[in-house]
Order: sequence, then structure tokens, then C-alpha cells
Amino acid sequence: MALLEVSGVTVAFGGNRALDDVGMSAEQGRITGLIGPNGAGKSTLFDVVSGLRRPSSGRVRLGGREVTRLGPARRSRHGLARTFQRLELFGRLSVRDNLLVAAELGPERRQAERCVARIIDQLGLAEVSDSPADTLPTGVGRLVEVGRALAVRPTLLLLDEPAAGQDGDETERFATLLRSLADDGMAVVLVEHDMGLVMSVCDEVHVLDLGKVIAVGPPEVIRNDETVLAAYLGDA
Ligand SMILES: Nc1ncnc2c1ncn2[C@@H]1O[C@H](COP(=O)(O)OP(=O)(O)OP(=O)(O)O)[C@@H](O)[C@H]1O
Repeated sequence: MALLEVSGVTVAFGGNRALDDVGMSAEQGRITGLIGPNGAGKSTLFDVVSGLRRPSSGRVRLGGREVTRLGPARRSRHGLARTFQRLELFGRLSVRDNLLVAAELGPERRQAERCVARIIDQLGLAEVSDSPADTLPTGVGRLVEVGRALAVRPTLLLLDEPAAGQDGDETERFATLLRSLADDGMAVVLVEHDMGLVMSVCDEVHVLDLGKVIAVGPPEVIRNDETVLAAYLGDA
């Protein structure tokens, strides 16, 4: 059974259907890509999955349990964590303190310092651990956001364009990190415009266009799908 199951989700903003009867799933131990052109509905789908936006119809299940009516905090307690496209760090706090704030809300709050030390090590953030977040290059800031999400020990991790602003070496290290998180049993869902990263790390890719899922499959199939090429990859 998939850890995350989304079915029949529709969200409309006025007359614009940002999501139109969308279904998707994500499994533990796998990296699921969610791609599509600007405005396709990717962030809106993350908002629905994380509980920030209530769909007008459809369901979200987490670990077999219906969570459609639960708010973000309750979903977080059920193992969901996400990052945002726009950096949401506390700019004046150090990297360590940004992580500590999250760890103190998570299941390891009694060993928050230890949890933070582990994440700093896991993400290679030791050199910048005392730096204020607003002094970091964007690519490193995104890594701290991922660290904050990890501090709540998620089973489902939603990443919204985590590689934007990373250079080639950072993206390569990031791909290794994603693989190791999935290998440890996490379900990772990746919204990303860096097609090199998506195609190299994802086990399965869902493609959205104008609020509809237009293709689902492994990267090698998606890369050659004519509908996807016409809607998105032809320009990517
Ligand atoms: N709060 C909102 N109010 C009105 N329309 C919105 C709102 N949020 C999103 N939309 C619209 O919904 C559609 C989907 O937007 P969304 O941000 O989910 O796309 P996306 O695939 O994440 O795009 P991008 O790759 O540019 O981040 C777009 O047409 C967008 O203009």
C-alpha cells in the first residue's frame, strides 16, 4: 500500500481549476517526482497534501488513514513534512537554531540538540552551523529548509524545488542525500524543474499540466512520452 494516496482532488480559484480530479501516490523507500510547466498545479497539490488548502472534492490518505479534513499540525504528527519554494527560514537565527526550533517540535524534542547535530552532519552544514540564515547562499538555505523538515523525523517528505539556486556539485550531493533518505524508508516527493536531477533520482514521475495528470511512469518512459514532450519537456 502506498504511504500517500491522493484521489479525485479538485481545487478551483474562481473559474481557474488549479487541480482537476488529480490522483497520485507515493511509496516508502521511493522518490516520486512531480513535474510540469509553471502554473501546472504542483505547489497547490503540495498545499492540499500538507493540509494548507482544503480541496473542493477528493481525498488524501496517509498510511491508509483519511487526513483530508486534518490541519497541517495534525498531519505533521502523522509523519508529513514539507519545504516551500520560497525560503521560510528565520533569517537572524543561526543554522543550528533554525534546526533546533524544528527539532523542539518533533518527536525527538527531548534530545533536540542531538537530533540537530545529526542533521548538521547528514547535510554537511558544519561550516555554516553558526551563520545567520539570511547570510547563506540560496542553495545552502534550501538545504537548511530540508534539514528543518528532517528534524520532525518524517515518513513522508514533500520537497518544493529544493535544488533551485544550487550549483552542479551541490545538486549532485543533494541527489545522494535524497537516495539515502529513500533507502532509509522515507517516501520522498520531489517538485523540481531541474530535469537532470528528477530523471536521475526518481523511481516514478507524475506529470501535471493545467491541473491534470497527463502521465505517470518511470523516468525513461516519461522522458520519451509524446504528450509530456509537447506540454513540457520539449522546452525544458
Ligand atoms: N492563491 C491563489 N489564488 C488564485 N490562483 C492561484 C493561487 N495559487 C495558485 N493559483 C493558480 O493556480 C494555478 C496553479 O498554480 P501552482 O502555483 O500550484 O502551480 P505550480 O505548478 O506550482 O507552478 P510553478 O512551477 O510556477 O511553481 C496557477 O494558474 C496559479 O495562477
